[in-house]
Amino acid sequence: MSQLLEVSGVSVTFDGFRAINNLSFSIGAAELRAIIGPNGAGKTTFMDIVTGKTRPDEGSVRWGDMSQSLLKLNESQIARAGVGRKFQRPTVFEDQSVYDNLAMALKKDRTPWGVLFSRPQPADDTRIRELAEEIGLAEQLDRKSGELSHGQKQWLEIGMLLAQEPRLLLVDEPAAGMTLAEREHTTDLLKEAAKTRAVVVVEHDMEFVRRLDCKVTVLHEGSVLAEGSLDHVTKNQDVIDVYLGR
Ligand SMILES: Nc1ncnc2c1ncn2[C@@H]1O[C@H](COP(=O)(O)OP(=O)(O)OP(=O)(O)O)[C@@H](O)[C@H]1O
Repeated sequence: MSQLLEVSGVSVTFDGFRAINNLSFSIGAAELRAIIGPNGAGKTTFMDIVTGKTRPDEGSVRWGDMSQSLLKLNESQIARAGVGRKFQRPTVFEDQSVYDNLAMALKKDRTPWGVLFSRPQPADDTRIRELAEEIGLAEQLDRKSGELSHGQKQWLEIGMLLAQEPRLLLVDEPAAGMTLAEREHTTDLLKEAAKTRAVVVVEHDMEFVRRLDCKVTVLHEGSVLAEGSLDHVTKNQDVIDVYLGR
């Protein structure tokens, strides 16, 4: 399969309400994609399906070179297969330093004991510093994460996900609550990450989406309404009607 993820004909019904309706979506192995759509369009439910949190009633979700079905895997198996998800609110360990947060995320021994008590190896130290450089926190490694700005915490969490080397990173509204400078840095970071993996960004902020400069998928009522460049989709009459509430 040429695509990393292929979602085909997926539908989900909650109490008789079709939240996802015959949705098809695919993304390549090194691609940045923005997903936009009005409230209730199905963006969160889509990510829940890919990560195994919600099971679709019908359709398929295929993954990787072997076209493996993700529907047969549970949430932790999907995470181990290489799907990372960043929720809107940062969830870093506030009492730990930036360095220690990245070190914990890197741990190969993921038992609680191993995560808490094993010391970083020299190779880990190099990787931690590379990651800190990549997320723009190289100067902040010794700081307590709780002291970081909102934007810096978001970058740290992205760094913690990158530490696990996901092949697909799902990011929910990264720009929310960020200053303009933070948003610009976040754009650069996501673009860089997408050079070596697939990155899907769900975002409401159109200026942010414009800066991502990538293919956009517009969801509406659980289906893909339009797909293409931001200019292409914002000229689409169906998209205009949906956004203007007609
Ligand atoms: N567990 C659930 N039970 C019932 N309805 C649900 C459930 N989860 C989602 N829905 C409904 O499915 C629809 C799609 O919701 P979803 O949260 O995926 O939309 P969204 O595009 O992420 O919206 P937003 O931009 O507001 O976050 C909504 O109408 C929502 O109310």
